Amino acid sequence: MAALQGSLLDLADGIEVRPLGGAVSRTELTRGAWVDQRPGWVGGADDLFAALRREVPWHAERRQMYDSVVDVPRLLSFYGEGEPLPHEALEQCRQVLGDHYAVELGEPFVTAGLCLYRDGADSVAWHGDRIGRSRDQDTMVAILSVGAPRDLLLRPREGGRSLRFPAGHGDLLVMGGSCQRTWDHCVPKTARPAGPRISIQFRVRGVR
Ligand SMILES: O=C(O)CCC(=O)C(=O)O
Ligand SMILES: [Fe+2]
Repeated sequence: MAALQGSLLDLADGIEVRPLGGAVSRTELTRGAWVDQRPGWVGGADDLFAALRREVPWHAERRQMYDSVVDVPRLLSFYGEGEPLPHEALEQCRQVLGDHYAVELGEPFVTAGLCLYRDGADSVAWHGDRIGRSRDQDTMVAILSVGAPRDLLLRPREGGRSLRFPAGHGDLLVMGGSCQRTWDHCVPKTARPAGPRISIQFRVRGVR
């Protein structure tokens, strides 16, 4: 009951998960990859940002880089299948995404990876989410951004120019089709003063 009470209070914060429906616009990329955008998907996102920043068990990760171990330049937290998400609004987001993409995706979004970019020096390098089935199958990765606006860049793996997709406060970006196999994405560092940004990535089972 305590958990339910908590979630009801959270919903009273003024956070609003708006419908997707006709508000989503798709950009077709090459090789059957695409990106959907729904700016302003979540209203009252200040409160969501504040709650996530405060309540998520953020941790740093270290990674082997050639012959040294370096800090990953962002903080992380991962919610696996069946684990309650850290905010009721995120459960709603996952539900709305699941309903909107049910036919095209054929399975629900189940996991949520959260990243906290503390400032413009935090980033994620070029990569595809290719751990698991996404290595050879089409899938979707749906990203909600809250906090400072940053850009998500995509570029074809076979070479070519990168495309810039703004990821603003409350915005939804969905990478779909062959995107994880045939394109890479990154969030570059920025020299412009940038406040903190939280990214929530919803994925299907067995994709990271
Ligand atoms: O910050 C983002 O929106 C992208 C994060 C990302 O690509 C990842 O964690 O795989
Ligand atoms: Fe990624």
